[in-house]
Amino acid sequence: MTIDLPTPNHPFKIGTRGSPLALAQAHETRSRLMAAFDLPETAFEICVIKVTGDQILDKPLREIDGKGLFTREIEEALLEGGIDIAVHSTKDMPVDQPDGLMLQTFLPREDVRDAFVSLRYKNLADLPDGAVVGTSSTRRRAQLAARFPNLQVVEFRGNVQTRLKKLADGVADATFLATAGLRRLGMDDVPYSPIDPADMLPAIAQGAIGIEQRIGDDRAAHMLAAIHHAETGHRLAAERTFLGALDGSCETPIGALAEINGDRLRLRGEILREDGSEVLTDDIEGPISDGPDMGRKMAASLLERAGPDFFTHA
Ligand SMILES: NCc1[nH]cc(CCC(=O)O)c1CC(=O)O
Repeated sequence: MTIDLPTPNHPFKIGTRGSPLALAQAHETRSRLMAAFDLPETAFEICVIKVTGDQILDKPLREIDGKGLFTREIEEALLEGGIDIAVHSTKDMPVDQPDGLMLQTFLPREDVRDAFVSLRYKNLADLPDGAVVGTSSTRRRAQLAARFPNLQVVEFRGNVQTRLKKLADGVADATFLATAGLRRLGMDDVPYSPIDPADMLPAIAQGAIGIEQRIGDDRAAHMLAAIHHAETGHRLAAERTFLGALDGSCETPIGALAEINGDRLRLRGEILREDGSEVLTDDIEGPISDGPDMGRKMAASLLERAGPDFFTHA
C-alpha cells in the first residue's frame, strides 16, 4: 500500500484549541512530523477550533456540565474530515474516545510535576499557617487539605497571566500549575518550583501531548506511528487504565504516576475524599508490559479499601 504524503496543495490539517499552550503543542507536533518525513512547514495547516470551555471563564469547570467542554467541537471536525488529527493535553482527555476515533499517539512526556507558583514564597513548605492558595482543581484542593491542612484554599481559574495578576493583587499567596505547561510556554520569568510527587501526586497523563486520529485513516496512522514515543505510551497505558477502572474524570480527586526504570514500571496512585479527610495510596512495580494490568489491579484494591460513597460530596 502506498501512502501519499501531504503537500502544500494538499496539506495535513492539525486541529487544536486556540490557547497559547494548545498552539505550542500543535506546533511541536508539526515540527516532529516535518522532521520525520522531511516535509516543509507548508505541507501542514494548523486549524484553530473554538471550544465551549474556552468561552466560559467565570465559573469553576465542575459547575458546568463538563463532558467534552474542551473537545466536542474538535472531535466533530475530526469525524467530519475537516481536520486530519487533533492535538490535546492528554490530561484533559477521557479514557474512551467517541466511535470512530482513537487516541494512541503520545509525544515524549514533559516534566510531570505540579508547580508551586508564588511571588513571595519559594515552596509549599515555606507558607505560613493560614496562607491562602488558589486552585480550581479538585485533586490539588483535596491533596492540599490532606497534607497541608494549615493552608486556606480559594477558587482560582484562568490562564497563567490572569493567575499571576491575581497573585500580584494579593488575592492569594500562591497557586499551582502543571510544570509542563510553564515549560512549553517558555515561561522562565514566572517564579515557580516543581513539587515532589510524594507531596502532590500529578494528574493522570500530566505533561503528555496526545494525538487523536480517525480509525481507518491510513495516512494519519502512518504519519503518527513515526512520532509516537513508546515509553510515554507505556506510562500512560498504566495511568489511563487506572483512571478508567476507577471510572474517574479529570474532575475527580485522583492522582497517579507511572515511571519506567530499565524494564520495570512503577505505578503510584491515590484517591482522595474531596475534603481531604481521607487519602488512600498505593505503590506497585512490575514488568513494563503489565502496566494496564497493574492499573486495573490498583484501582480495584483502592476501591475495595474505599468502600461505597467515597467520591460523593460531603
Ligand atoms: N487542566 C488544564 C490543563 N491541561 C493541561 C495542562 C498543562 C499541561 C499538561 O499537563 O500537559 C493544564 C494546565 C495546568 O494544569 O496547569
